[in-house]
Amino acid sequence: MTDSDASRLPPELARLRASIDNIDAALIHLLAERFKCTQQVGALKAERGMPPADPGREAQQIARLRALADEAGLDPQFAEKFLNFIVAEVIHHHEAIAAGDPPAPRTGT
Ligand SMILES: C=C(O[C@@H]1C=C(C(=O)O)C=C[C@H]1O)C(=O)O
Repeated sequence: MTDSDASRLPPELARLRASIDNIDAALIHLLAERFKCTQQVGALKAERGMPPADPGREAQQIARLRALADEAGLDPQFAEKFLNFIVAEVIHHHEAIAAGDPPAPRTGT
């Protein structure tokens, strides 16, 4: 059985899914903006010969986001895992930029 036919859904479930879709869209836009910033950071670091990763900065971010998550009712361990997942991708980009092989710029629509 599938419940993908929206017209058959209980209205409360349809309403909640509409909000989830809006939140997911916001997350994608926020991530796109974050990666635009981190690409510029990667270029600045490469120009100055700085290492791609900054573990001290990451430790500060983790502490801050764990506290924010706790206040917001989100599992701090999940917040840390989520940040680490994003930062690992950023560092991968920074390594590529430093090696002269940056990720292809994405123009958006
Ligand atoms: C963006 C930076 O580079 C790396 C990525 C980070 C991030 O995505 O927040 C944080 C620290 C660095 O390991 C930075 O140094 O600010």
